[in-house]
Amino acid sequence: MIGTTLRNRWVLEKKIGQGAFGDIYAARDIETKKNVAVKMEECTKKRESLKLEVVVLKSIQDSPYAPIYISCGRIPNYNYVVMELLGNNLAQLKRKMPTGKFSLGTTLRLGIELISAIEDVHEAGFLHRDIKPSNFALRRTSHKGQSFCCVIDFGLARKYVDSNFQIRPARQNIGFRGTARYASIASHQSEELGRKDDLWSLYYLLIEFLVGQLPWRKLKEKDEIKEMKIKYNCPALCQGLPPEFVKFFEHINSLKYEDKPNYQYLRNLLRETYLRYHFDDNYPFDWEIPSENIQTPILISNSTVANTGMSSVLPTRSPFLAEMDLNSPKLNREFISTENMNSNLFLNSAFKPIHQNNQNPDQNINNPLSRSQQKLMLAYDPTSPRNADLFEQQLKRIQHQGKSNTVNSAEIEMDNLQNQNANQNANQNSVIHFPDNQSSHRKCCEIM
Ligand SMILES: Nc1ncnc2c1ncn2[C@@H]1O[C@H](COP(=O)(O)OP(=O)(O)OP(=O)(O)O)[C@@H](O)[C@H]1O
Repeated sequence: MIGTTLRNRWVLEKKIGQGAFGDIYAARDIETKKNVAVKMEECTKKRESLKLEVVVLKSIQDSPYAPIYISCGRIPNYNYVVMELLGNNLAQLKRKMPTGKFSLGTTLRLGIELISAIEDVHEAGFLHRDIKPSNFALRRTSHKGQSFCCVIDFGLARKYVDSNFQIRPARQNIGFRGTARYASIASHQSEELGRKDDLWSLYYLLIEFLVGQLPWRKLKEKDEIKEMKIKYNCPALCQGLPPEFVKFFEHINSLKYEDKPNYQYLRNLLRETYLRYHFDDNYPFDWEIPSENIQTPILISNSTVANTGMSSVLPTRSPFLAEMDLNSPKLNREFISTENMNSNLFLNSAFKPIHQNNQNPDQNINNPLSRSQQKLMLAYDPTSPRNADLFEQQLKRIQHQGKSNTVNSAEIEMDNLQNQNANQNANQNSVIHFPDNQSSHRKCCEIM
């Protein structure tokens, strides 16, 4: 297909995606000289889903979350639709993360957007029925009024309202619809899917973003996946996550086929969590962090501690404190990550120490730290992976702000910590106790 010109206008240049129902190409619009995406579908396929896709795509064009529809047509054996060319999908972005997951801040920001995207599809009278990370893609450039990401792939969509916008009656035994990993339990049970079921898929997606994987990731059989979903739904699936995830679960679990979800309530839950952790609107997405600042994780176990330059490790009940000599060649100076699930010791961070040089920011990275600055202290409560995430967020904030060369509140908070806790206690080589509340967990790292 590469090289084919559609309607003397769109030249297929490169295959960029493949799905069950068709291939997606990057193409050149000869008329506008712009790049576009073309989704092709063989007409011989039993199911011609592209026509449905076009209908849905056209009907959500008012939404900021819709890829721009350009045209559609037919050539011998193929139907095609031409639309805005998007960037990476969220599954690709997640795979690129060194930790294989997104941070809490990124997950929450995404979640708020994705709820709105799903709501817009529902408002147009359609269910998506295949909500999953690869069905959301980032815009390459977003203009005013557009969102940064789009919902795609309406091949399994269904109109759930009639011409009077009344909910169509539920059918019996309609069979499985969707993708097994993200499908709702109702879909596994062959029930008619409603608006709630797209949000069930979103719930699984968000947990996967945050934790890295879902418990049923390795299972192939749909029935086994269903059993595991029933077993793990909540609270097991939400363990260690902010309590709002339980509330999210409770809301979608209370909905029946015909019920309209309270999208605003769900957005508020995520927003409240976002604010509670003091993330602000300028907080970078994980993929916006300069890649040179994110290194491949190294596993530091207790046995390697001794020769990696961790000069003292004080495994305490809670928190964990480690002091590391940044000069150690084995420590890689730029990245420290410990993930010791067995002992529940979980320190996970990606950062480059920043020696702020406000006069000449370019020297920030290379400027050698003085001996007294070569100690780095990290501490947080290891009993909760959530704290590890928060910790990671803080360090990322430092990276980001160091890069943009602004005074940052994280450093001020760290100074506070230094005054309050770390100096007194760490220097005496004793255990640091943080009161068990969120704000103290946020103030738990220090760079000297
Ligand atoms: N407009 C677009 N711009 C850039 N990439 C796109 C676009 N549309 C789709 N893609 C890429 O192609 C992949 C497959 O597209 P899509 O999901 O629409 O196809 P599908 O045949 O319905 O797939 P599936 O079998 O996963 O349901 C997407 O995950 C995305 O990465």
